[in-house]
Amino acid sequence: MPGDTPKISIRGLEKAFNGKPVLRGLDLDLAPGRSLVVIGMSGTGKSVLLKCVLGVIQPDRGRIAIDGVDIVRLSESRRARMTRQIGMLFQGAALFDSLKVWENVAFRLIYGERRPRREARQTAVDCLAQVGLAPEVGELSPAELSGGMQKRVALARAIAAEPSILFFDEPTTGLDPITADVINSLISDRTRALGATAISITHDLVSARKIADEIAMLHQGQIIWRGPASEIMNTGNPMVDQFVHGRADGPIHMTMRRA
Ligand SMILES: Nc1ncnc2c1ncn2[C@@H]1O[C@H](COP(=O)(O)OP(=O)(O)OP(=O)(O)O)[C@@H](O)[C@H]1O
Repeated sequence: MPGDTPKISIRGLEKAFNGKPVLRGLDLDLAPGRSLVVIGMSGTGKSVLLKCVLGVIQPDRGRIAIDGVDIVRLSESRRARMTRQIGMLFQGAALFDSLKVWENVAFRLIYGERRPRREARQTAVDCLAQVGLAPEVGELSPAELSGGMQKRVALARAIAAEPSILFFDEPTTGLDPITADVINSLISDRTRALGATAISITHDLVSARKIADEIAMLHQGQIIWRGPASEIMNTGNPMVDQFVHGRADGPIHMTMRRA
């Protein structure tokens, strides 16, 4: 049945850099409209995973299907057409200071979809409103905004093209807990309003439990646990347990590289 096709289906994904394996045969399915948070130690490959799905990193091996279509083996132009349905909120907001706020929000509409500026500007203003920002904010430079407002703008940019998939890379890093909670609520609301399928990366477990239906833990290049967000503090998995309780001692050992 078509309804059973996962929105995103990953099989045997492998990626190494300079001979060092990062993803080692990773499998992951995500049903349409579900929200998954990926947790894991720094440097385990969470961002690499998202970049492989976005098509900006070419995996060494494996299959990444969106709506049942394997994008790894598509031509660049066909892959770009498939990945256009992904909206992304980058780590650190990543706004262009040389552009006004509304131009940042409308960037993909103007330069990717070649929509007329006037129309794109109206969409940007609508998206700013959806994240609680007044039209006047659109005329400012991103440098004039607080960190929380920059994250709102980054969210407005991510949803501007009405994507069916949303990626959030550390959406609340650097924010105070109250502002983080506001951003998390906006992320949940906007994702639901679009009916989008979402994958988020966060080290913030409060955020993870707020925005996720499910949480998956990435360790040594594979998903070692996955389950309902409500169970994350009591999984019974010693590695997840060590991670979520922040214990130095346990089955996960830190490897230090000498300078
Ligand atoms: N373009 C690249 N070239 C070489 N190595 C890379 C590249 N991108 C990522 N890596 C390496 O891959 C590993 C995983 O990186 P990644 O950014 O995915 O980690 P992460 O789990 O997102 O970490 P963090 O939680 O700290 O953001 C790291 O060792 C990183 O140095």
